[in-house]
Amino acid sequence: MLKSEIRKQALKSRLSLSDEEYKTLNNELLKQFIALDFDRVKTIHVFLPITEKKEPNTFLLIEWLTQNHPEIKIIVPKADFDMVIMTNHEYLGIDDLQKNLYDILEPQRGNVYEGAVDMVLIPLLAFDKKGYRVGYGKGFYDRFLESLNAQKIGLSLSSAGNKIDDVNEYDIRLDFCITPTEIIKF
Ligand SMILES: Nc1nc2c(c(=O)[nH]1)N(C=O)[C@@H](CNc1ccc(C(=O)N[C@@H](CCC(=O)O)C(=O)O)cc1)CN2
Ligand SMILES: Nc1ncnc2c1ncn2[C@@H]1O[C@H](COP(=O)(O)OP(=O)(O)OP(=O)(O)O)[C@@H](O)[C@H]1O
Repeated sequence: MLKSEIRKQALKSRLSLSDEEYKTLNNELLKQFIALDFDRVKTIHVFLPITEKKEPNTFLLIEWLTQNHPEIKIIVPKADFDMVIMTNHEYLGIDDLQKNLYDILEPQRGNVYEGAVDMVLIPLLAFDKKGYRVGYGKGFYDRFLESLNAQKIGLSLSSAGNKIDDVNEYDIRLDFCITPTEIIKF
């Protein structure tokens, strides 16, 4: 299937989740997430969820990490929509976040972080069995991941979907995808 079609379907089915279903799926996703091996992870990049679009609620993961791995540094993104690039910022807590024009929370005072990142959690609309993903279609994450040497982990509230037929040379495959029922290794 083509990305454009997959994108439309995925958005629709995601928005049809009830608040109750959304909550349950997020709790199940957290249970899978905590089974990852964090032994060599010093820095983790976590996207900030657009909950209006029923993206995985990464605040649950941030909370768990803060409590169970206070030694891990949490980094959050800020997107520049003109340049289609993202920068890494230190996470100073929820009070430092404000929504941009696209309803995406972003850090205000958190300094740019230029150091190494060991693990990146990646938003997606759909993924296939080979580990390719479909996002909102601007190519933010493909550009961002190019410059990082980190474990790439997709987060999805639904399971693997149809094969993506229009994969391009920029598409970067995930190393893992976490769903509410399993951790898939590609
Ligand atoms: N939480 C989160 N942050 C993220 C992403 C994501 O998927 N999730 N992105 C992943 O790449 C980037 C943002 N990607 C976006 C791409 C397009 C539109 C956008 O244009 N939205 C319009 C509708 C479409 C249009 O007008 O063309 C809108 O919402 O009005 C928004 C965000 C960076 N940050
Ligand atoms: N590293 C890159 N350099 C230049 N162009 C790129 C790069 N990565 C992606 N693109 C271009 O960006 C556009 C959007 O890519 P694609 O459809 O794969 O986005 P997506 O993965 O769905 O979205 P996102 O990464 O924002 O979640 C494509 O036209 C693609 O060619």
